[in-house]
Amino acid sequence: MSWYPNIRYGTEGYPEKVARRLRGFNIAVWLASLIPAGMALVRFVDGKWKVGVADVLVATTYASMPLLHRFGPIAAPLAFVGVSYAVALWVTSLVGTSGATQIGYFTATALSILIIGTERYFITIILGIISVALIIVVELHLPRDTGFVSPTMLFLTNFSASIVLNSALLYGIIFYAVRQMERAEEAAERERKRSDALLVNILPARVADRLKERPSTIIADSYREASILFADMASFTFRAADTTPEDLVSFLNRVFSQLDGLVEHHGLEKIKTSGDAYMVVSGVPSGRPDHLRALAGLALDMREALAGLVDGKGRAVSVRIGIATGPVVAGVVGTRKFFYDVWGDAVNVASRMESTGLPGQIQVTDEVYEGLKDDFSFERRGLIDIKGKGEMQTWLLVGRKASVAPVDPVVAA
Ligand SMILES: Nc1ncnc2c1ncn2[C@@H]1O[C@H](COP(=O)(O)OP(=O)(O)OP(=O)(O)O)[C@@H](O)[C@H]1O
Repeated sequence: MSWYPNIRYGTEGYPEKVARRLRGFNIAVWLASLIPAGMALVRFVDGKWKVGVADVLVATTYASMPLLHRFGPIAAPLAFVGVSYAVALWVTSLVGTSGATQIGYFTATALSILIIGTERYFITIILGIISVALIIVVELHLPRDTGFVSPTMLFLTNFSASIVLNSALLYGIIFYAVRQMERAEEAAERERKRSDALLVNILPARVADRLKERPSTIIADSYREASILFADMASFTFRAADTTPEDLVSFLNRVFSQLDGLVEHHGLEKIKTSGDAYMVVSGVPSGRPDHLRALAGLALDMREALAGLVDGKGRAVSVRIGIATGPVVAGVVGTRKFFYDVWGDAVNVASRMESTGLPGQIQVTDEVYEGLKDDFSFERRGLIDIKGKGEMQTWLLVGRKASVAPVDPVVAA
């Protein structure tokens, strides 16, 4: 058995929020029981043993209050307030109003708000009204000094003890309440930062900012010009069938992390991965005049980075890349697992450029070729039948022309 009181007494089985209040209550009543215990000592020394015994009874009643927690979370607090009102009335009638015992009514009301909680505010309002009524009644009907003890004794014991203890209790109650409020604010701030960080991970920073400012807003923007890239690993279905889940996921993770690094380096926006496919957009959500050049630079770097790629079983993995350019619409869809995506004919065509492309090659449309031919070298692929479009002239992006400096991602971004 420990030598100090168990402040959790009677609070087991209550939800943490309630148990915390009841623990505070236990501390408060055990501290409060020291007041009548001390007064009992004074009365015994003064020879007023009957009052001393009554004080001992009051001290014991306060100290036993936690026994009532078994009858519900507000049983003990209500009993405490009731007993305190009765004791304050008894002491005031014994010594007179100069003993300042009636200040305790304020403290009991403040304590009841802390312990009963604001959700039962009706009870605390009633207790507040009873406090005010009792102070007025006591002031009107009880004498200032009954002559029970000498004025000096009254000042030194009742008055001083009442002022000091009630001030200390009120300070403690307000300090505790404000501290709890600050802690809640700090926790809310930490949560906000955490959800902001999550939002920025799944949405472009600018889009995340707009959603944070106006959460109910619909994000749907059209861009007159943008460029889209799709990359896809050839024979992925076949590879997925004969690879363990761990190997497959760690392989995809390795490849996609490498590509993420390149996209970031080029200041572009990854839209998503889907299976083994990887989609990037340029000129969205921040428009940039060199969107096509920047995306071509990324495509070449991706091809270089993935050249010689082997899977977990040491088999060569080749990647098809497709690029198209044109107007797009970008927006956020979904309510819970929401994501940022890009749609439009240029997106469909970019996907087709990838799916009809060649392993290890970057296939682009005629518009892309026209936009880049001065700075990049191409090979004509010829006419390709594109579903939903018919025959299209396509090109294979080979590299940068020797005289052209690569786009500086930092300057361009
Ligand atoms: N936002 C996007 N993200 C990923 N893929 C997209 C997106 N928009 C279009 N695509 C892909 O582009 C391709 C061409 O789109 P399109 O709407 O022309 O095809 P479709 O008529 O739906 O035919 P199918 O889906 O059978 O290939 C589709 O494979 C589609 O999945």
